Amino acid sequence: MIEINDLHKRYGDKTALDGVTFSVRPGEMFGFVGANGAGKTTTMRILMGVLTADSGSVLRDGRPLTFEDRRRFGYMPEERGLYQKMRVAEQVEYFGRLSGLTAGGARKATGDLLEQLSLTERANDTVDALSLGNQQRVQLAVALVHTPEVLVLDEPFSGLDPLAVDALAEVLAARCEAGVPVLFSSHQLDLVERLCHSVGIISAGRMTATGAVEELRDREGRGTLRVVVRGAAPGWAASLPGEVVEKGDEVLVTGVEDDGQEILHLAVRAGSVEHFGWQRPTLTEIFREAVA
Ligand SMILES: Nc1ncnc2c1ncn2[C@@H]1O[C@H](COP(=O)(O)OP(=O)(O)OP(=O)(O)O)[C@@H](O)[C@H]1O
Repeated sequence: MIEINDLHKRYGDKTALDGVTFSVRPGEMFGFVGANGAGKTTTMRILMGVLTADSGSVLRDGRPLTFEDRRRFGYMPEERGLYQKMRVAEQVEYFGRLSGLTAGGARKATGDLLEQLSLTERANDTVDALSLGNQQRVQLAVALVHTPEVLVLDEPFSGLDPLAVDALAEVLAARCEAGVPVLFSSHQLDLVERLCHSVGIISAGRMTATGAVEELRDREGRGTLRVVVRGAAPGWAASLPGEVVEKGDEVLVTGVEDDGQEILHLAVRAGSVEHFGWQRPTLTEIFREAVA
């Protein structure tokens, strides 16, 4: 288990982290989300030992991380770091060797990863001849080549087309199922909702919500009541309790405190009720609420 405890970090007068705490268990995929400048990269850099925190700690299974621990981690930094003139396969193998793989092991792992990330045909191209999305795939291969025990990825999905997103998601899910804790940051909340077991929302250097995606959705109460009434007089919903948004026959009501039966009665009286149901909040809605 990776535990991040009460991290504080200032850059001069600027407070970047103000008590960041969360943990990622083995086999857990953790989505780290927050607005630009919220503190995600700073937290991941401290986790990887690239930056030092002013206070707080990063533990693995209850003890402070060492250089050797981090060597067995897979890290994709925000500032991508590939040798532009080196060929793709050569490069991934090289990083594999740097992380301690044998020549044969690095070659085999590179071949497998290039295959999984649909890069086999580009194996002999230099990196600067690749599109940005393909460079990103190579960067991921570099982070994964030594079969890391922990994965820390700073916006691994940004700039990828939907097929590449799926390929990467599959690779990460397989590592996760093998027991690897996976932490990644992203602004693509639909993706985080789809892939992650849990999320941490950071806002101005503080965690404003952390937990399983489903738990966070439940915590928000019942969510939004969606009612569709055909043939109702316009404005029938104006006096309903809660906040009402009308779009044609569809009415969305938030802030309803009870089970909504009164609203159902009023809808039945107003016209022909085609739909009446609760919509749980999406991660995007939870995010907006958490950073408001
Ligand atoms: N080297 C630095 N010097 C001064 N301020 C910095 C430095 N690095 C980051 N900051 C500031 O610290 C805060 C947190 O930045 P950080 O890069 O961790 O955010 P982030 O959540 O990763 O943002 P983004 O989503 O835009 O990548 C921001 O206000 C940023 O401007």
